[in-house]
Amino acid sequence: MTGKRIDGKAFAANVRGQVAEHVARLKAEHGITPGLAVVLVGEDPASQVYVRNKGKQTVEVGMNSVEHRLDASTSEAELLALIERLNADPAINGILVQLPLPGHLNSDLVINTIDPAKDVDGFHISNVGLLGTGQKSMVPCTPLGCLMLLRDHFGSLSGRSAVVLGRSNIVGKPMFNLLLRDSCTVTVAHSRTRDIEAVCRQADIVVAAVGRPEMVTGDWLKPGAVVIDVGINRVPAPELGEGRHKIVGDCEFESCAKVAGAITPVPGGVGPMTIACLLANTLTACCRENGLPEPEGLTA
Ligand SMILES: NC(=O)C1=CN([C@@H]2O[C@H](COP(=O)(O)OP(=O)(O)OC[C@H]3O[C@@H](n4cnc5c(N)ncnc54)[C@H](OP(=O)(O)O)[C@@H]3O)[C@@H](O)[C@H]2O)C=CC1
Ligand SMILES: Nc1nc(=O)c2c([nH]1)NC[C@@H]1CN(c3ccc(C(=O)N[C@@H](CCC(=O)O)C(=O)O)cc3)C=[N+]21
Repeated sequence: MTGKRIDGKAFAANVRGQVAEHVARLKAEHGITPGLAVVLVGEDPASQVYVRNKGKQTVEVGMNSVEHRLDASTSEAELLALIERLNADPAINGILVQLPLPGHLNSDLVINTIDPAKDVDGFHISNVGLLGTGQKSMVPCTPLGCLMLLRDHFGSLSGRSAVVLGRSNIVGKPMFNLLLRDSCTVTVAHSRTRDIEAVCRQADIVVAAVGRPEMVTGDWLKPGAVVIDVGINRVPAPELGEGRHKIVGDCEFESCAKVAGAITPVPGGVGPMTIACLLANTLTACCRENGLPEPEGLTA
């Protein structure tokens, strides 16, 4: 069986199109333009790709985009003061603090200082708690993007077995919550899981978010399984020339695609969905802030 490629890039373009339509209507009917603030401390290489693509696409959907690039040596007090200013700024509807932060900064404290209503990453403890108890919240962008692709593929996810590889607060845990809410039977595997290949082979749905280049190979999969590859790994690519690099996922695409029913590529899969969902969350936050009806189909 040759797996079907899930085109996250095209799906994300469609989501951004819907966001852009809503933004245009907000402007025309209410004179409101949603604003997103991105805070980047230091120069984490993995974060650069994200920031680059994000700023451009925010403007393309008609939103205001503000970037705060701070030196890696920025003190916690300075960063918290910036967040307080953004919390109080009526032109800002969404605040994203790029992770990971340099080691001297307490990321839990930083994230929990963001106004939960502006927490478009969905990482604030109150949003985490709301999601975990099935209440309305801001839903983390990457897992939300994965969920949209899975719902589009399957229709209903009810009763399907899902394995999430990775248990981070950013991807693995919120992915678990969203799949459980859609009535999947969910297993979360991680670096201490015994015989992870066998665990994986049980699943109708595999979401890989481990940050290990091409760890999952075709023989880990049940034939027909649907694979969502979250991994963004920068690896040397001597075949492209000396000193060149490329981005690969957590799944070995060729071997997985032979066994899977469908699979997302890297790049062009989950990454663009993350950005589209960030824009959707910013729009949702803006509508809630202004007491306007939320766009349909753009949140979980
Ligand atoms: N496409 C996108 O939009 C995004 C992509 N990413 C990418 O997704 C990947 C994961 O990100 P993130 O969740 O933040 O990563 P973290 O490093 O925070 O978490 C990785 C998780 O994978 C587990 N893990 C690591 N090695 C293994 C292994 N050999 N076998 C099984 N489990 C393992 C870890 O287990 P343990 O807890 O036991 O240590 C941990 O739970 C990265 O490649 C990242 O760049 C992240 C965010 C968005
Ligand atoms: N607070 C916070 N929230 C995040 O959501 C967050 C973060 N910090 N830190 C870093 C990770 C990583 N991440 C990516 C998002 C999109 C692409 C992306 O656009 N990828 C494209 C382009 C890749 C390319 O340019 O080659 C693709 O996969 O097709 C990549 C990586 C979000 N993260």
